[in-house]
Amino acid sequence: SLDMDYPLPLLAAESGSFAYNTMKDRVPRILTKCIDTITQKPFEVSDQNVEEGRLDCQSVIGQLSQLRSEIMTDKSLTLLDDEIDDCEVWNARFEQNRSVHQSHPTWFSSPWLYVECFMYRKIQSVLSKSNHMKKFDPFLDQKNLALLQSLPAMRNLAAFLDQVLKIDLGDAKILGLRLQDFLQVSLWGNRCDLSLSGGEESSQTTDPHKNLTTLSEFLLVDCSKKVFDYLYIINQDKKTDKVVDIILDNSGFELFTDLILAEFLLASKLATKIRFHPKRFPWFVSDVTPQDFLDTIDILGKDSSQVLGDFALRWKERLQDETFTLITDENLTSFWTLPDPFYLMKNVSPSLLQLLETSKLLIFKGDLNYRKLVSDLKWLHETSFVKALRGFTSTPLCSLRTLKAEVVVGLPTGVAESIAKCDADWMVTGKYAVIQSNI
Ligand SMILES: O=P(O)(O)OC[C@H]1O[C@](O)(CO)[C@@H](O)[C@@H]1O
Ligand SMILES: [Mn+2]
Repeated sequence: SLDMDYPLPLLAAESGSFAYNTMKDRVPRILTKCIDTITQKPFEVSDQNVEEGRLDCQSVIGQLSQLRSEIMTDKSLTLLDDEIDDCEVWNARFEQNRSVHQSHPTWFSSPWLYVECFMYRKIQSVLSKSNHMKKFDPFLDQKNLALLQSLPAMRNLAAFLDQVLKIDLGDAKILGLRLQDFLQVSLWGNRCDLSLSGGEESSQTTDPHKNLTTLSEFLLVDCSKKVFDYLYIINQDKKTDKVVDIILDNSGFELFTDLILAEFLLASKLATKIRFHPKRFPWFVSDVTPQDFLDTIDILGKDSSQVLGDFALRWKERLQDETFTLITDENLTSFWTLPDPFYLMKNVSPSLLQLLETSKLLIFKGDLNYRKLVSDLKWLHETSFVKALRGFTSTPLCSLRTLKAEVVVGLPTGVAESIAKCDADWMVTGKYAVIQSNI
């Protein structure tokens, strides 16, 4: 097949790789934390019948423990048997994976992207088969804590946007520089994810926009100017709608930076409408669910500071007048929690692709979205970003991503080698970043 022309996928089987460490240590730890959370609140799930609630929890805990041990001992993957509507697609992926491996694919021998997504899908499977925990979010406490810890940084950032919007943005040069600022703030917001930190120090305590100059040293590719030039040109046509889509990643501080970016795009009239794409269920610990999105705005609205309160109020109005739209239709959200790279969207979720193609700009947040943009293959670092997209959409897009997995493309020759010399784990700590685009 044509796949022969492509590099191999990242695999957890390669001992010493980040994928290996993830499946060996990080994923079991995430499951342990999840189990602990459920253990600590066995009576909260059913007010009516305490005993029944306890048994329900026990069964969930038992199944999650079994999942953890199956991963740790590299057992064969199994088919899903739940009622969630993407079950068949997942089982089809199972067969495809098996036909490639010709035997019994296991947690470590299968493509890392696939198994890592499968782990989060398995958690949903277990919850969906429970009596009282179908809608339970095992990561909610972690997400809420991170959000509260980030409030001071959010107040700073909100005040910065507030100031920016008070000055005249009529000058193209200033407008461009500010857009680049907010793209970069949203980018660095991606450093805060709870699946990498295991729940620790994931909040933002400093003033992000003040750090942009310091951080720029770690920004390996920066297409933000190109993105502005493009938006500015299409902005000359005042009549047409300018929809921008943000494919969200993490809740907490990162989501806030996305909201700030969205507000800037609207207030500066570079866009007329923003569509937000959350995950339909809890995913990779900290990813935004529709509930997280709405709760976040509520929590901001209750903050003691005027500035957060004002923005929260404005964002509630935007949700009303639909200048902000939260995409929740399952037909349009289910693709994001499949293991599929985005070039497959045209076959797997044509309705989502159709929606995205009505957009002027797609902003993909974070590491996992990046891995799916480039199919999680071991590309040479010099491979062009557009080539790695494998034909995924003629719609202009950009990826704001801090590096947390051993895949990155579009680097100038020699860059990867020279960083690797002084920073062996440069690809996996979130220290470095890229803003890449097909424009
Ligand atoms: O929230 P993000 O930026 O998608 O990152 C999620 C995490 O998931 C991974 O993609 C796999 O564990 C990491 O590389 C990263 O730490
Ligand atoms: Mn994430």
